[in-house]
Formats: sequence, C-alpha cells, structure tokens
Amino acid sequence: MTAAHSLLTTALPTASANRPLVKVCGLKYPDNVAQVVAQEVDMLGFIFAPKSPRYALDTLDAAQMRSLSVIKVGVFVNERTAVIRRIALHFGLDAVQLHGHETPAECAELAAAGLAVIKAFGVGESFDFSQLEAYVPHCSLFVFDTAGPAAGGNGVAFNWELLRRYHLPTPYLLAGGLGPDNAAAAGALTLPGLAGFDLNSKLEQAPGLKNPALLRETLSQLRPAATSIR
Ligand SMILES: O=C(O)c1ccccc1NCC(=O)[C@H](O)[C@H](O)COP(=O)(O)O
Repeated sequence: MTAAHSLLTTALPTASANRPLVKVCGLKYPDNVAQVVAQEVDMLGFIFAPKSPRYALDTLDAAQMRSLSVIKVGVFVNERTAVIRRIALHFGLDAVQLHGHETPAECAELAAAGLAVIKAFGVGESFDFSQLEAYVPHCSLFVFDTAGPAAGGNGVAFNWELLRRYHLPTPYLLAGGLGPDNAAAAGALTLPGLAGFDLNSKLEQAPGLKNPALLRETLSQLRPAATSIR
C-alpha cells in the first residue's frame, strides 16, 4: 500500500439516509469474494485470527485483494500491531477490526499507521457503554456483537434493546446472528448510532463460504426495512 493509497482509504463509508452500511465478514475464497462484491456491499471482512474456521491468511489471493475497490477489513484477535500492519500492507487492507482485548493505545497506534480502526465488543446480558469512552478518539466505527464462546462468528443475536442506552458519538455496526430470518427486524430498528450491519455465519454453506442466494435474500429484507438509519 502506498502512502497515497492509505490516505485515500483511511475514511470508511458512512451510512446515507435510509441506506445502511453492510459488511459481509468471514470471506475466505477468491471466487466467493467476487460473488459477494457483485452484490454491492460496502465492506468485506477477512479473518486473520488463527483459531477461526474462517482463517483466511493462506486462501486469499493478494493480487485480487489489492485490486478490489470495496473497503477491505482485516479482523484480528489480540494480535501484535506489527503483525497486523504487515498483513494489512500485504493485502491492501483499508481497516482493521479488533475483536479481542485490544487497548485504546493499540487502536491509536494502528490509526496513526493510516488504518481505519473498528473496535468490536461482545455484548452479554448487560453492557456499560461508558467503558468505551477512551476508544472514541481512535476508532472510526464500533461493532457490537454477541458475546459467546468464540471471539466472533457465534451466529446468535443479542438483545438489541440494550443499544437504546448507547450515547457515544462513534457510529456502530450491529453484528451477531443476522440472516434472512431476522434481517427485516434488524433493518427496521431505530437505534442511536446504528450505521449498519455485519453479516457472517448465517449466510454460509461452509465456514468462510458465503451462499450468494442467502446474501441476496438477506439484503432484500434488510435494505427496504431500513428507513431510520442516520
Ligand atoms: O467469524 C469469525 O470466525 C470470527 C472469529 C474471530 C473473531 C471475529 C470473527 N468474526 C467477526 C465478525 O465480524 C462477525 O461478522 C461477527 O462476529 C458476527 O458473526 P455471526 O454471529 O456469525 O453473524
């Protein structure tokens, strides 16, 4: 990635009126990447956490990745920032999504390196949003995902009503078990700060392999329902 490229790509897209951002996460295979890009989603997510069944380091095509104009997000769990930066450079990533116990200082370091930083948080039965204040200056987006046995990709939704108490300025993506069965309900949510949705395991025919028909069905329910995205 050249300095100019990183400057150009630091900004993430923003949700426009009634058009939520959509990120499809956990892509592993080049042909499948092309199928998902064809459905005009806003962001693609690639998992670089070795324990995930969607671990993509060895299956992605770096030349294809660098040629994509869609925003590419690398997902990491408690990885060293030097490793994150090396992988970001290799694949031409625009943003990193941090799914572990990364600190605000680590977010700041990656942001200073020209990467847009997305910090993900697992939501359980309750959540104290004020604990995120120190992340606000360094993160372009938050992701609120369901807390579960895996760091991500658990395939279950949390109680979205908890997000009514969100009061910070950073926009966020809603994640966790979104698919054709609940896309219309998710799209109809009117919640403070909600900018879009992060889709993953409910669209899969195998870990890391998205089913284009399931994605099409989900998008067709999610997008028309979203009338109150800011
Ligand atoms: O998906 C994974 O395997 C994964 C592993 C480790 C960290 C993060 C991971 N996924 C991150 C995502 O952004 C997912 O989209 C998010 O967890 C929601 O997944 P799902 O509940 O399957 O829709």
